[in-house]
Amino acid sequence: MKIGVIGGGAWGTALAQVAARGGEAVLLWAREPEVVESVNVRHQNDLFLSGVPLSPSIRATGELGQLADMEALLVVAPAQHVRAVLSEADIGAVPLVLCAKGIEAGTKLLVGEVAHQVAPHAPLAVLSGPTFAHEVAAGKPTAVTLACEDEGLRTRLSERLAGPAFRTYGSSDVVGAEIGGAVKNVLAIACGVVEGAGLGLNARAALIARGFAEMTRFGMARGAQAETLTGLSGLGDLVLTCSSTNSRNFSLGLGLGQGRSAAELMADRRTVAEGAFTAPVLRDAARDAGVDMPVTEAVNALLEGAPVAQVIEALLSRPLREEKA
Ligand SMILES: NC(=O)C1=CN([C@@H]2O[C@H](COP(=O)(O)OP(=O)(O)OC[C@H]3O[C@@H](n4cnc5c(N)ncnc54)[C@H](O)[C@@H]3O)[C@@H](O)[C@H]2O)C=CC1
Ligand SMILES: O=C(CO)COP(=O)(O)O
Repeated sequence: MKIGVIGGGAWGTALAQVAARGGEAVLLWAREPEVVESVNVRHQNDLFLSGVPLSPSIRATGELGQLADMEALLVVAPAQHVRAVLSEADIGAVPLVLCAKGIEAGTKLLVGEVAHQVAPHAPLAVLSGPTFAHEVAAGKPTAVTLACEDEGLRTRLSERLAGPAFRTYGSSDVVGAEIGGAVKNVLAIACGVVEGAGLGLNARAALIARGFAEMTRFGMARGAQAETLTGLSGLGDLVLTCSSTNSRNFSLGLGLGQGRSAAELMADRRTVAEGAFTAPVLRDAARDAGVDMPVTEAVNALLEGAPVAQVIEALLSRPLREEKA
């Protein structure tokens, strides 16, 4: 199966490395000419994944048209840009494996729903889970959810992408796999705030558990299966991203917790903290669906500039309630 990758950021590059195992040819589309040059000439991605030697069988291109004869495309542009990039490419009926984590601003659509609008004939799969790009590219053990309604395609994709240190777990729950990844980014910002404001490890654990209850409420309202949310793409990724400054979302929250403004923290950054874009649209989608998401509301307040102490006070003074989700 000839694999193309759309998006030459850290994750697209790491996934190209996964797909290139054993010397398989992989074509990587990158927006930045310097990434194309760096991958083709030095077999590295100096801009987004520095220090990782890449397989020479990865070839980069700046032309989407060159992806025309691929048999599957991994879509790894940031969520807010997937519509534009897919609209420019000629997708036809080529299977798309969606790897971005987010919800589209304005439309409130999941990435899979966006892809279906732009490329209605393309079969869709979602690859998501606890996956820091550097670790995957370095061949460290990683496990992901690979969700696709078509069992045959799911098996073919799994066989093509899985390897000794990259385990895929199949699922038919495409929506559930997407929701975990999108929501955890917002919750990771909250965990970073807890760290930055010095609120302690008890508070962080409580936030992960109550955040997971939020993810579950929202997921169930959108038709996700509970077992997907407790799996790699939900709870698994939530735990990873809420535990480490390697996460861009956690790091953004850390800065907010230290009293810095979102505008200052987001200025001039080349890498993407998806949670900052997902937070307002997730809040709006949750309100539309009548789903209570207090942590998501708090993250939005902080991104909009509310003082940390005030937001924490508001969260802690909510009426006491039963624990069930
Ligand atoms: N980095 C990671 O460890 C992981 C990232 N992801 C997800 O993968 C997606 C891509 O993230 P990364 O590869 O980490 O990105 P990155 O932060 O390494 O790089 C930014 C990416 O955004 C692209 N970009 C910026 N402006 C754009 C525009 N106007 N149109 C199209 N593309 C544009 C850049 O070309 C570049 O590929 C995100 O949804 C992220 O949540 C998922 C799992 C792991
Ligand atoms: O999605 C990720 C790990 O699974 C990467 O997290 P960040 O985008 O917060 O760095």
